[in-house]
Amino acid sequence: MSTELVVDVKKQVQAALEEVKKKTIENVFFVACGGSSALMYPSKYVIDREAKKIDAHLYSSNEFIHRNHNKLGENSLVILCSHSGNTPETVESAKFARSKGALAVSLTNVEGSPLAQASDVVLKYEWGEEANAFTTNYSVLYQLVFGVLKTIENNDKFALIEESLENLQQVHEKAAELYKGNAEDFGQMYKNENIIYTMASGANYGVAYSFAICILMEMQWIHSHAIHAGEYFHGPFEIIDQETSFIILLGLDETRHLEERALEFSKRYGKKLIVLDAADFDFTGVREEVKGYIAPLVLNYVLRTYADRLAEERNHPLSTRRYMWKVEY
Ligand SMILES: O=P(O)(O)OC[C@H]1O[C@](O)(CO)[C@@H](O)[C@@H]1O
Repeated sequence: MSTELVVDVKKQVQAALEEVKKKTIENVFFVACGGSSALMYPSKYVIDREAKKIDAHLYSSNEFIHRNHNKLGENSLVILCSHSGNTPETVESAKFARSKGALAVSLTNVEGSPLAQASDVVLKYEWGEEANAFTTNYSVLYQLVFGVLKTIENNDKFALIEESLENLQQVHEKAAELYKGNAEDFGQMYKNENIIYTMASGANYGVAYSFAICILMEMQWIHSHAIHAGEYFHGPFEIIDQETSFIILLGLDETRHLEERALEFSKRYGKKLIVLDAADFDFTGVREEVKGYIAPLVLNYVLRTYADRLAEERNHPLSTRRYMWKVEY
């Protein structure tokens, strides 16, 4: 891993934390759209589990502006993300947050982008096959969030998460290798499927959400819906039969029981079940105390290989769009 980039990421995070120190932060708002929003779900889970005082909210950018949360103000930290730095709703959200006196910290892959310009602090993350996991979006966001918890509440997990994230790349690669055959089977067996649901809970729900809305619907034009494993029994389970496909994620956090319960029921009545279980992965280098938080990152990485195999088999590149970047919306 390039030491330069690691140092750079750490410096950027510290610079953001310096700004946080200058304020009295009482709440954190996570604001983004699509995949950049899904990225933030595990971080909200972290704050819900770890924070004693501050609370966390998560909104799609336009809703953030229009809802105009009563608690948004000078004591708010608004964390935004846009990969391109160009999504208008997210850029407007940064401006809106600052107009309310909040501190706007943005993550983006594009330096100097409109989002970067509209924010108080910018964290640039790396992206793509060459990038080490430590320098990518999920990792940078976790460093920021655990850093905020340490700064404001003296939470003691920052060093644990930092060390674990430094070892994340090897965990990713081993997990993808372990599930390589499954990813290939998925591509071949499900290439003609019209509907694929996804399901998870807790820290992993965002991964299921992102696979449903970004990979299946946006990038493959396959019908989907992300179902919360707890909600499964309150409507969606009526749909399960031998013909209906479900991707079911099993993480390692406190809500795993919900995912196991949903899987158990699905096995009784369904057949087309694609299960990714973080308990199968080798987490060497990841500290026990934060494994549940790291699991969604690894599940997300492995699922991306499933997306690649599916796109290949269907001859439908993940970059294909009908409307985005082509027409006004
Ligand atoms: O992260 P950005 O650049 O704001 O882009 C958001 C767009 O990218 C995606 O996350 C993935 O293509 C879309 O869901 C969304 O419209």
